[in-house]
Amino acid sequence: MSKRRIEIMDTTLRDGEQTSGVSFSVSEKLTLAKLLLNELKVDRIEIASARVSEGELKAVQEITKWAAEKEYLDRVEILTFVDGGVSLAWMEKAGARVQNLLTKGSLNHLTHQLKKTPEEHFEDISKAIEQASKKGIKTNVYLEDWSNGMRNSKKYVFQYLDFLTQQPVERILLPDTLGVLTHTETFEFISEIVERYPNAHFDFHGHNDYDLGVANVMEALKAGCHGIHLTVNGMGERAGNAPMASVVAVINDFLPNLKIAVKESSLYKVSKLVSAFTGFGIPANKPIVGDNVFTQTAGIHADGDSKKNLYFNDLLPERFGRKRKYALGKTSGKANIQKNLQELGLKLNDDELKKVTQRIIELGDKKERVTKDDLPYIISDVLNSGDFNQKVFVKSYVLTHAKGLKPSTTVAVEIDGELHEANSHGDGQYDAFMNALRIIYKSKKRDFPKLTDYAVRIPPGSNSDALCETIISWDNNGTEFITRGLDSDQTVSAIKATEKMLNII
Ligand SMILES: CC(=O)SCCNC(=O)CCNC(=O)[C@H](O)C(C)(C)COP(=O)(O)OP(=O)(O)OC[C@H]1O[C@@H](n2cnc3c(N)ncnc32)[C@H](O)[C@@H]1OP(=O)(O)O
Repeated sequence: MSKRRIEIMDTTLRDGEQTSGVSFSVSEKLTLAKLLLNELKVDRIEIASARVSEGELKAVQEITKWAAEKEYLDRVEILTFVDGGVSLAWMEKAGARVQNLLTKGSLNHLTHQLKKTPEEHFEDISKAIEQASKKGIKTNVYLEDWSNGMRNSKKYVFQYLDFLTQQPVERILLPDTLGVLTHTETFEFISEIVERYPNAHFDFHGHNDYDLGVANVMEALKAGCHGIHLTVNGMGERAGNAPMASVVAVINDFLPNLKIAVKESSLYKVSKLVSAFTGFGIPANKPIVGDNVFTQTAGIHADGDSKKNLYFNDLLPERFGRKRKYALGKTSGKANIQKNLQELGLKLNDDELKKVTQRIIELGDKKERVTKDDLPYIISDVLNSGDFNQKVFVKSYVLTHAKGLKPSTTVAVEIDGELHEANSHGDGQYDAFMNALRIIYKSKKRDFPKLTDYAVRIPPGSNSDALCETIISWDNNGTEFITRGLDSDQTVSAIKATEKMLNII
């Protein structure tokens, strides 16, 4: 059976820009327009509302200039108003050739906003279409508030559609302007319309106020609509529009009789760029494009993936130019660690793996986020912790820092099985800790090395804020050496480095 081709119209640059606080610059609009048509391969883009601003006019001029060279002008659309030709004059100046005329799809909006009768409105629309066509501009028509119109003034909607389907319009655009439809209603309303006007082209435009944007688009397609309007990352006014990435995956995986031109592998890239341009972060759990959606966190899941990809579904990350990850944290088992080690080309024996797993679980318990890039540092720290042959243990300490008082500490250290305790002050907490240690070592008439350098850093390559590394240089009667400590807490990492030093001297 041949598949039905669905048109995808991206309205990130028009409806998406109606996200509160979002405004694209001219060059951002041009970059995205090129990416959407050339790389993501959507069929059409709606790039602006007419009349908006000088900046918007400039952006549209840049896009239409480029689109004309590529012969894409019929794929670039402008939302226009029924305003006696003002929008059309703006469009002409902008070099655009397709208008999406905003008309009233509910009697409520028509009566209370435009304050016109249906007959007057149809007359104005007919003129707007005729004027456009004289200028070589093609017309699609939005029935604003159509979904409420179907609920509350169905007679008007069909009176209007009877008129509109006789007009020279390319497409009729059915918006759920306020995102109020349920999926069942969407199916019923679109089915009724498509059956009644089999020769017209209908687009569905879904909003996400009840988080039903994707479900409603799916039902509109099942009911036979010919095109859908989407935005990257679901940008748009209020709760936004139906999101591009999710809808594309739903069509490809659940609607086998339909086909679209959009390239799945470009979805992530476009999503990231839109997020960067708008400063509108992508929630980590947003399907397809969120940071976490291809990350297995539970040890059991990582184990199942190693056995027969038991925890995979059809949403394979590679489809979208992404990779599966295995999180490191308190719910990790050794399987998660193994997966990360494989990626880093590292191998550990069973005992080492157990120690590293334990350390990661401890960090997770402290609510720290550990990444793959932290692993080499954790491994080096755990495996070189000197717990074999360890003679000196920092058993406990209290560090205080209070405004107006010198930092102070009490330290208990076990040296060769004997416990020693000391109190001291210092310029900082670590300085106080070191002074207390010096007191203990002096009382035992033991040498205590000179600290010659002290550096703290986030381990290079580590993208998380889970770990901090302290590197301390020591001079023990002319013998110089370095020790390192790793912990999520800066002072604790310095104390760990110091404990290593105490076991070396
Ligand atoms: C589906 C959607 O999301 S619709 C979104 C459409 N896009 C936008 O509104 C963004 C761009 N809009 C704008 O820049 C401005 O609103 C403009 C330039 C269009 C108009 O600006 P203003 O003249 O200042 O009017 P304002 O913003 O208050 O809009 C209200 C006017 O639009 C009229 N209006 C509402 N719908 C339409 C329509 N489909 N066609 C023509 N006029 C309309 C209202 O009746 C009202 O007119 P009135 O002042 O004579 O009562």
